[in-house]
Amino acid sequence: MAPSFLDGNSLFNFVVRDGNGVKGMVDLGLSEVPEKYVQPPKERIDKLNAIIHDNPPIDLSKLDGPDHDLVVDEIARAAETLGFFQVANHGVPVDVLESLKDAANHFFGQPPEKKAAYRVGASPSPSVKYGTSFVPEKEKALEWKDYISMLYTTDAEAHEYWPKECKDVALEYLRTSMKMVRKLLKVLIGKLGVTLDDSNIDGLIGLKIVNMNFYPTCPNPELTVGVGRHSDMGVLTVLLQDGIGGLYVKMEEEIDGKRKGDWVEIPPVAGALVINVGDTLQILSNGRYKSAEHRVRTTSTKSRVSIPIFTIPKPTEKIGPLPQVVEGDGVARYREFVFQEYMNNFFSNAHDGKKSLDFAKNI
Ligand SMILES: O=C(O)CCC(=O)C(=O)O
Ligand SMILES: [Fe+2]
Repeated sequence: MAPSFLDGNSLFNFVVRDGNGVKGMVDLGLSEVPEKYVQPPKERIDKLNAIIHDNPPIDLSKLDGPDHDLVVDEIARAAETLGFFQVANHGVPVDVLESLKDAANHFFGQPPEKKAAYRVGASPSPSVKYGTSFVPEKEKALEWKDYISMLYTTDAEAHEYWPKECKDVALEYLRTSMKMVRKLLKVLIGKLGVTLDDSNIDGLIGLKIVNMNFYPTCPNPELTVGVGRHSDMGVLTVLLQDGIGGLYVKMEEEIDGKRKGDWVEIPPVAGALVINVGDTLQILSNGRYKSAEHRVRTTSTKSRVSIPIFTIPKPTEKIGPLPQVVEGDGVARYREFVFQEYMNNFFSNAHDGKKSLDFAKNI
């Protein structure tokens, strides 16, 4: 049983307000999850029914060779169907991937007060935020996850304020990943018949956030979620996961014998990165690329880390379906808005599948 002070409000205060996180709670020695973490039956994840999405990673080095067009088609098809794919030869050195996982484990392995120093209100910079779950104040059931979020402004700011346990490797990950993101974006936008110059692309991915997620071991994985059903808000997400597994994506349509609505697992592949389409790219492409709904399970045997980079438009950017695509489609499926409004809406609601996109729908 949870120690008795971990009931109701005192649990919330201990885990959320005081910054002990799920990790701090687990370290007290729990034999079962507190009520606040028990998901309603329809949100629980049936591990035994998982279908594995075992497509091999797309080899990005082939973009520079004779198979260029084939690889472009492969990337576009993945973005149009599942909205998730894995990439190899992506330009992020393998030792950076290993050091990132070590850095995340190191950061979260620290005593709670070291991490709590980055809580909102305590953090030395508004760009660095340590927390737990997604929007705990709004959630009926909390997510079994702690995180540190680092918003990139400049190298100097990152060197000054990002936690020393992770800043050098997180910056190297960001620098090398962004080259790949630009390439992928050129490919995907190009496939829509649109050419964007570098300054247009800069506006679309003007905000970059590196997160480190930590999912502690959980005594009742069948009752909880690491992250609930959601889509990502930005353009493209780059994700490094460790070897534990547990990332699931919902099929938006039937492909390769998998039914619409099935949840497929994106298995860990050593050295590969996961790429997924976010809401903004779905909107820009007028619905052609899919911002897939995804979620993460917990496990009772080992903690898990994942390290996403979210590439997001500048808050002042006007976002809407690209005019050339609308012209071809004959209909605009989304309206135009200033991205800050989308962000405000996204962060003021608990995860609820693809509901975040409703904000942009043309009615
Ligand atoms: O942990 C993962 O594999 C995915 C995390 C995720 O979906 C997110 O941080 O948005
Ligand atoms: Fe996500």
